[in-house]
Amino acid sequence: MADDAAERTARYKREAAEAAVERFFQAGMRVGLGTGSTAAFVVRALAARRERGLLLDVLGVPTSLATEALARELRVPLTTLDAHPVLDVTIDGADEVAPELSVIKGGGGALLREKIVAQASRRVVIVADVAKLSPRLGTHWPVPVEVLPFGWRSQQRFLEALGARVTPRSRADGSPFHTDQGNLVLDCAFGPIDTPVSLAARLDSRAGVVGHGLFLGLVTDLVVAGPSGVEHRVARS
Ligand SMILES: O=C(CO)[C@H](O)[C@H](O)COP(=O)(O)O
Repeated sequence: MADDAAERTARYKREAAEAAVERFFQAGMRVGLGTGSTAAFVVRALAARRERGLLLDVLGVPTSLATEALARELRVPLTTLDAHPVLDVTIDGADEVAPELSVIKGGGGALLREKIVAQASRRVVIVADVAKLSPRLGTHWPVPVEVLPFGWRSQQRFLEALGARVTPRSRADGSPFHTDQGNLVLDCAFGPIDTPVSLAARLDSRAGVVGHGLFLGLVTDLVVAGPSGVEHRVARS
């Protein structure tokens, strides 16, 4: 039963990813490649197109070391933001998607590079299975906050004072999780967030906080898959 649900979720993720690659990746583009299981389907779909002789001149900027490794394994050509500071489009996953297409990201710990790449992109497409949809950010998912190891307990107190239940992220073996930059992640359960813009501003202004998973006003498109098929939604500008 649980396996069935997991298989269904994986199928929706794949369907959303494949539909987005077909719709948004075009010849000659410089594209951001997201992180996570849904974004991995994007890299696989791009590799599959290349095997058919399509999108051969598309160059990707990976948002994590894991995505870089997958792209290299599948022979997807990569570039850097330094070589291409403006990207045509990024396709990435998300943990929670609110109706106005604000999202929480960072379940895979790549939130900082994901935001840097998203902010460098003309178009930001989120691919998701239907279970990621939420009435309000924070309802189902904590906000990951990336902090410097230096003084991190002060950041924990700051985040608790903002109303969060804070869980330092750890690996399966119990050791602390470190991001690709060597930082820590504090998962901050706020519950449904009434004012995400002001919360993001508080987080942005705190020294020692180097990133957070609130992506507000960044996403242009959502491709979501579920039992009734694949749907494309556009953010209101
Ligand atoms: O933000 C992310 C990684 O930092 C992922 O996109 C997010 O966690 C969704 O992951 P998945 O596609 O595996 O459900």
